[in-house]
Amino acid sequence: MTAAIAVDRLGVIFDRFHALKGVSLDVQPGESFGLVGESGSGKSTLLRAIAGLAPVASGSITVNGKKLGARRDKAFYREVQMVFQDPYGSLHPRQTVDRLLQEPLAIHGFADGEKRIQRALDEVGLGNGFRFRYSHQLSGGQRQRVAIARALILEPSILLLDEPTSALDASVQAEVLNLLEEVRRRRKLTFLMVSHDLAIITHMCERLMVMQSGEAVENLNADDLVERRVTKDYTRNLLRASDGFVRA
Ligand SMILES: Nc1ncnc2c1ncn2[C@@H]1O[C@H](COP(=O)(O)OP(=O)(O)OP(=O)(O)O)[C@@H](O)[C@H]1O
Repeated sequence: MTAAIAVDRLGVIFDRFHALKGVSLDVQPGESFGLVGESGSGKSTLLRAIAGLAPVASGSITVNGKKLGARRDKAFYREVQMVFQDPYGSLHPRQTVDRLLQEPLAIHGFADGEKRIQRALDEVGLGNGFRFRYSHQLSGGQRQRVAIARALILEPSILLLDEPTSALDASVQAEVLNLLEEVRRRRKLTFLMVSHDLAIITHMCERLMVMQSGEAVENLNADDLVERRVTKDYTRNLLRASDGFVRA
């Protein structure tokens, strides 16, 4: 089976700082895959590189069988969409929900925009009443629903989720995670998800990779983490730091 995402010995350098040092990863179509590791370990950089937002110094990234070169076509940007932690940051304050959803459709020249907007808003549980609101007129959870609708509107096959619920309080977090899981099943999406919360990763993902200082430390099944079948001290320490939160 062709991997949805295949990353081979990827290196990313900012200035002279090696943010990723030969990271490899395979995510299968329809799989939900987690990335964990302490702050600064390179999780967001890996997502951003896959989305074409970080400079690739060495190695390769292949998405749905297509190797990404320096020039990425519009079809690539449709296939891979990103949802960020902070919906304030990712939604333009002077645009209504309608404009935020129209924008990617206009860029990609879709004529059936109305149908897509209705579907995306329905799917994230926001009625038409929200359509002409600005982001400051929405709650944090509603803003993240809009960000998810915007990611879905081009009908991607892959969502890159960078701490998608960590700016939300606990009850809203659960709602948004359930929504993401429903959307993944319905649309048969592939997820690559970063979270510092191991309970969220074990709940949402089948497999995960542990990262430290720009390198992959350990690849695990979610069950291995729950059962504490880990081999690296670094992973053991991460588990210890989140003790009580990983469901047994
Ligand atoms: N655009 C950039 N320019 C320079 N350095 C960067 C840039 N983006 C990231 N870095 C550095 O790369 C390293 C990895 O950052 P990254 O954001 O990938 O870590 P992370 O594991 O996602 O951390 P966190 O959990 O805090 O979000 C950090 O040391 C960061 O300072």
